[in-house]
Amino acid sequence: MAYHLPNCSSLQVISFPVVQLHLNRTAMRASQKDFENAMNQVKLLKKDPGNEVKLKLYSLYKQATEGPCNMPKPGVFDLINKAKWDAWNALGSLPKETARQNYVDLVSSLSSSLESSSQVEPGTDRKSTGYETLMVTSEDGITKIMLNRPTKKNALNVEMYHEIMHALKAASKDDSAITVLTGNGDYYSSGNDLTNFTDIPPGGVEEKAKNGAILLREFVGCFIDFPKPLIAVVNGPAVGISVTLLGLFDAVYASDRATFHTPFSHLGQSPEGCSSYTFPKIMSPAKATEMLVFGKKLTAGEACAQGLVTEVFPDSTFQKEVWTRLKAFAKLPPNAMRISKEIIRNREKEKLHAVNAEECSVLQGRWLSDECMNAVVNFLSRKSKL
Ligand SMILES: CCCCCCCCCC/C=C/CC(=O)SCCNC(=O)CCNC(=O)[C@H](O)C(C)(C)COP(=O)(O)OP(=O)(O)OC[C@H]1O[C@@H](n2cnc3c(N)ncnc32)[C@H](O)[C@@H]1OP(=O)(O)O
Repeated sequence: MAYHLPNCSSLQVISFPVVQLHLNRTAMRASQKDFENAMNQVKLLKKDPGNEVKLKLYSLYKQATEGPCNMPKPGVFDLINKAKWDAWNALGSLPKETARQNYVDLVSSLSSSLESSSQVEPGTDRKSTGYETLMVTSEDGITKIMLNRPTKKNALNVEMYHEIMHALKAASKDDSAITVLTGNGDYYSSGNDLTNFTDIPPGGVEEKAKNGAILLREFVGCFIDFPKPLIAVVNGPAVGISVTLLGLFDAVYASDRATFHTPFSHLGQSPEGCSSYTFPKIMSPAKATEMLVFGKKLTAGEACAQGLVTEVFPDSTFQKEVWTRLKAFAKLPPNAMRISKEIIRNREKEKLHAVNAEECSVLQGRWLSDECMNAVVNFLSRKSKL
């Protein structure tokens, strides 16, 4: 079954401007030729438009060529075919001609959205463009990496993992003195995007888990090796990997609205981000067990009392107070800060890399377990939330 799109087997969700569909449009009727042209245009798109749009295109194509959904409903574990079936079935008895017109309209709006989103705004030379899931700026000696999928609570999809690695590597070489990670919107991050589990390659779930472990190891490795002061500005709730990584930051400032939650057992998973090593050291083995094994959610005050958070600020003044402080830090001599970080962190580096490798290997096995699969299916079918 084809989506008529490049990389169409991917169900990886990426952020993308909402495309307006005019389902009731009657004024114009697309010809068969327009439809074929639109199909060709889709193949030429340079950027992946994201799963929601791909599913829409798929469903309109099927409706336009075959009429109402005529396939048996796939099983609940067949996530990709189920999503495709749902999208097609949702079109009900939409006439073939309307579906054809909507397909043509969608492709046309898609082409113009992609063209305009790739244009560089004038005067944004200090803003790194080209990121889909991040906003990266460099100002006052500070490189700010902002997670930018607010409608998904800044969940980390595969693209975001890659973009964060890219942004960290760039920040390690730029002329800023310190680097900050923060979130856009009401969440800092809801952790790993659970739809990452749905994009199964031809090699099956084993290959998926193996690739996931390789990605995770490289990702966490970038935090272990980051050479400049790395500060987390935790603007709201943090979940999963966005919490565990905090043990690798040099300072963590949190709004009093933030919470810290690592529900690994609930998800049939195990700790990552070196937290199996850093958390017991930071907060004692028993407190780390409450978080990492029993999934106890901490308030910002509790996380501060346990040493995971450096300081908590009232949400109303959080941004102002934190950025004033960071700007002052960024004026300090950068080489001195770099060398001091090195002497604080370097003797642990080898150990951290070994812990990272072990955690990824254990997680690789966990991702294949029934406990994990069931938890992911429950979330994706909206049977459970944290
Ligand atoms: C084998 C595969 C390997 C793949 C590669 C992996 C590589 C590294 C893995 C590292 C492992 C890390 C472990 C973790 O991080 S565990 C933590 C995982 N996170 C969660 O379990 C959180 C799930 N989300 C929720 O429970 C809730 O969304 C929330 C965060 C409590 C917020 O609830 P609220 O009611 O306020 O908001 P919504 O639920 O309506 O959320 C708004 C929309 O955002 C979507 N969303 C939010 N979080 C996630 C997420 N983590 N994954 C996917 N989608 C998420 C939510 O579905 C809503 O979308 P919608 O508007 O389209 O419905």
